[in-house]
Amino acid sequence: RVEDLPRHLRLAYRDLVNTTSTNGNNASLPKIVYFGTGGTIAGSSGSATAVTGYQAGALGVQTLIDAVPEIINITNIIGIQFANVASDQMNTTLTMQLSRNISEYLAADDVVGAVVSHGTDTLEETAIMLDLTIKSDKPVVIVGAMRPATAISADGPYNLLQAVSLATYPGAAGRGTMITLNDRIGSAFYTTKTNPRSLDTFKAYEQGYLGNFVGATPRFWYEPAKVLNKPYFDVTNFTTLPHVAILYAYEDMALDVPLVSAAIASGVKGLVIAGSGDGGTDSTWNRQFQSLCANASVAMVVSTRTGDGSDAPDGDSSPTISANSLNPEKAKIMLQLSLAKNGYNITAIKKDFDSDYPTLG
Ligand SMILES: NC(=O)C[C@H](N)C(=O)O
Repeated sequence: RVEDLPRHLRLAYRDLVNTTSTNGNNASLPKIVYFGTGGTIAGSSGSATAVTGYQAGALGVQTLIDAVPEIINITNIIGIQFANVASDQMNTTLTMQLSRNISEYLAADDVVGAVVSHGTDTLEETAIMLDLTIKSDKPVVIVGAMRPATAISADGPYNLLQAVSLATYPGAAGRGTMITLNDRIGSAFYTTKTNPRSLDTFKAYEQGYLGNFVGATPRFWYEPAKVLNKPYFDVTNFTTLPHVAILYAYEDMALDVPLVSAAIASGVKGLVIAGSGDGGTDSTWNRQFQSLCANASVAMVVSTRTGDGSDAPDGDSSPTISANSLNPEKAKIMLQLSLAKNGYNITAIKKDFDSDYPTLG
């Protein structure tokens, strides 16, 4: 019964009444939960041509739903305002809470899927957090936009309709968390923002898309498929994760060993290198990096700054951990979750990172 639910769920059911009040028939439609977090999809500007300098996260979920009346023709939607911020304000404490809230809803028999709208800048980080921490075959879809809601040809309304349609689509089950923008459906594990301006920005060059849309109807290329050996992390009891920072490789970085010391002094438990090529760094820097980290029991993950592909595999005896196909920002989330689960246990952390390249069996 609604009255027996925790307070935030009761409030959400109250929102459902508001949200559905313009359509009397939708109780018979598939029920989904929709969490708004802000971003450009909820952005507003005084100018219809402005695509910079607008306020991200200005409009609430009810406004976004009302802007697309077709949504309530295809779903019985529960809209919840989780946050209303530009995505640079999201953090792993919030995204773990979001993951727990989504899991609670997906546990209900009558909820068929979940949608999250999010700023695109850090969307892929929230997406991989949800992908690694939600244990459900029901679809979880994360969506954003590149033009604010007030712009001519704003992309948000159609993107949101497609996301909602995807979350209700039976063929979307068993595919993990998905990112959708600009008519495309991608895996949250691999898809990344590739361009700060274009609408066609979310890509996984190597792994490709899972499918696309014809209008609002999803079309998948393959049978349901998940990332090979993807680990699951239970975040029921975590409010914060171990601090992990990212260091970027470049020529002349031998001068910047003090940055490693400063990171360690600030309390990091892990460092991810955005290495050149397949994880390269200056050899002088690398020697000092490895000894400083080993002395402080700081886990070292090596990724690539190239934007695609996988870096060199680690051997069992290597002190560094290969990020395999994860880019630095996704590797950071994986490392934080793995450190929270395993502590400073390099073999166990390697196993989590080896999901799509299982060298340890
Ligand atoms: N397109 C966007 O959503 C960018 C925005 N700055 C954000 O990430 O919140």
